[in-house]
Amino acid sequence: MRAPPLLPATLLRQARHQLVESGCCPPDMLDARLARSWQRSFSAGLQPLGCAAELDPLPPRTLQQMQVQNHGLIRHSLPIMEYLFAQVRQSHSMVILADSQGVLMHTLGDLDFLSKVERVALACGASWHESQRGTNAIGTALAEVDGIEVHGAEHYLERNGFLTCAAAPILSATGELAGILDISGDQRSRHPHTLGLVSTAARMIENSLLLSGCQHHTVLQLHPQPEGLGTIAQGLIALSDAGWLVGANRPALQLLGLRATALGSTSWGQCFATALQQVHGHPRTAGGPLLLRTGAGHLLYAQVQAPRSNLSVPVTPAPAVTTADALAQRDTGDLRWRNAADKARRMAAKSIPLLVLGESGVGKELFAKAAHEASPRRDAPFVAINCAALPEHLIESELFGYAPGAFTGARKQGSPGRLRQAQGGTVFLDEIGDMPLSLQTRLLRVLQERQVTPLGCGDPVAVDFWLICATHQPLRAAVEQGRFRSDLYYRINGLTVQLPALRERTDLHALTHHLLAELDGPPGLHLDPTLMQALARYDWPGNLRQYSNVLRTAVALLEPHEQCISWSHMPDDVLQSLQVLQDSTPTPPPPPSVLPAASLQTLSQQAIAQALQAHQGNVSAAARQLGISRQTLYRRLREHGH
Ligand SMILES: Nc1ncnc2c1ncn2[C@@H]1O[C@H](COP(=O)(O)OP(=O)(O)OP(=O)(O)O)[C@@H](O)[C@H]1O
Repeated sequence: MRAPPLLPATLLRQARHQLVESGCCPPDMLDARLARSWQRSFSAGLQPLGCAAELDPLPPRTLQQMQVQNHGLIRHSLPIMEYLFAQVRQSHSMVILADSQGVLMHTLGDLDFLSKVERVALACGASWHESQRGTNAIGTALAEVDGIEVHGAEHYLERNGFLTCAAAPILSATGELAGILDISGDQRSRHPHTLGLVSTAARMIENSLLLSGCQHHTVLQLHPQPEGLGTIAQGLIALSDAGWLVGANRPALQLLGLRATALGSTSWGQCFATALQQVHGHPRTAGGPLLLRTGAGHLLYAQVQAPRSNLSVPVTPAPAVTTADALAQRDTGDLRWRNAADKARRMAAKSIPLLVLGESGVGKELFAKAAHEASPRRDAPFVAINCAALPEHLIESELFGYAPGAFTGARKQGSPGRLRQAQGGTVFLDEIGDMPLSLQTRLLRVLQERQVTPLGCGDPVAVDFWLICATHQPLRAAVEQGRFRSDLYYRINGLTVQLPALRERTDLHALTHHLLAELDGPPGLHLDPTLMQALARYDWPGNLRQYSNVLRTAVALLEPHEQCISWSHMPDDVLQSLQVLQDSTPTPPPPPSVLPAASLQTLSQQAIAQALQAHQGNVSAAARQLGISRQTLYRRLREHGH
């Protein structure tokens, strides 16, 4: 990223000084994207010369979860990153893959050229979002959704001036930002072709993602010359059975004069003058390419790849999921849970709608996510929508999307809607029992017709997803009372699975072991046996949400030399209930070295304050982190005098 020719570092520093002094970049001096990025960095309150502490990278467990979530992207990027690294091996550089938030997920390179501090900054789990590190290739490519080079003093923070970086966005088949590919190195080793190299590699990853994610659609390779077919310059489009364009790479969008937002709502006939029947009658085995005429009258050569049936989509294991699938990884031995997982796997293979029932906090959403990750659709998105958390008037546009300018306050470019964002993947509708009746009718129509019609636009769009719904309400009773449509109930309920409440589970010891392993505690972390016995008798009204949170808080309270979670690490409300249980049983009372109530109260206040601060005062998010309901959090705040 720069206004050619490269500006000298002293001039750049003066310009940045002027920005800090006056709040504005000097006019006409900088490349427009660099000026915008500096302005964003300035507005984020970053100090170019400041030495504010670096944010810690994600803890290993969170990083691993994120890598599992992005395993499709990582899997398709790895061979290309290795190829790229072979090209830059001798130039003191690294090849980096970041997720769509700028967090580094995978790096290749030898770190000799970096000091220890710099190594930490470029390690997996570190965020290079502009809001945290100012102008830099990864964060700025993310903000601009465009390929960018940021060299030396163009970085907003002086301490990053030793770097030269080039980054390009990687887009999904439906045009959403999937991640960022970057080459970073010592600024003395800058090469003018690096950005071109990274951009080409990003396109190769996009093509690989599209070809793998759209295997169950007809895929066409397109190019104005037959020799261009099969090269990096070719266009790729994916067509649904009904002839809707459901995926495309950037060259294809350019050839057809389309924007990515048109995907899913544009039919074959709107783009091509040639009849669709000719495509279906022309498989790859027919020999030479097919000649197509676009609606604008241009000729394109095409190679046709027929869809694979849903069942034949190969299930390749995710990098972090080696021997067991994502459901099996969460299986800690409870037979009811295992039975539910077995059924979910079978429904996934045939995309039969699944209804997950269970009390609040039993892990319905995590179960649904694991079922998606264990399904043939796992390379496509998992889109979770909480019907209870959205205001009624927003659910409609959120789910079904809207055309540009459909209503006051709508985004200018319109929105595809969450159902379309899940194309090829899984939609998880949480708290489906809270969906208003009027929207139940619309949802039913979508499920019957497998098409969505965005608000303010008459064209229906074909959609393909596996539907998982969840509720903690007795949905059958809601049907009998007329609050839930019976036809929708039968439509979403291909099969019901009931997840057991925590107090009903027979695998508490193994489950505890699993939860502790996820917490990143000290080596040898374990529970006092008397406490474990008492925990097994407690009825856990908040289920796994409450239990995992109690364990998390307990681990945080351990002194550096401690490995054993004991009575003193329990929160006061749980402790009181445990003691009541203990008193009412004949087993010998434990020797709890209980902290005084006042200090437990203080700890609870501190935990609440920290959670609120971490989420900028967002009560719902803080409650989620603490593992308590919003109402409980409000009650605690009132008790603490807020
Ligand atoms: N297997 C698990 N391992 C670790 N933590 C878990 C597990 N299952 C659930 N949890 C914890 O419980 C919390 C709640 O899980 P989840 O949101 O899936 O429950 P839910 O049943 O969908 O809740 P609700 O009905 O309130 O939406 C998670 O955020 C997580 O902290």
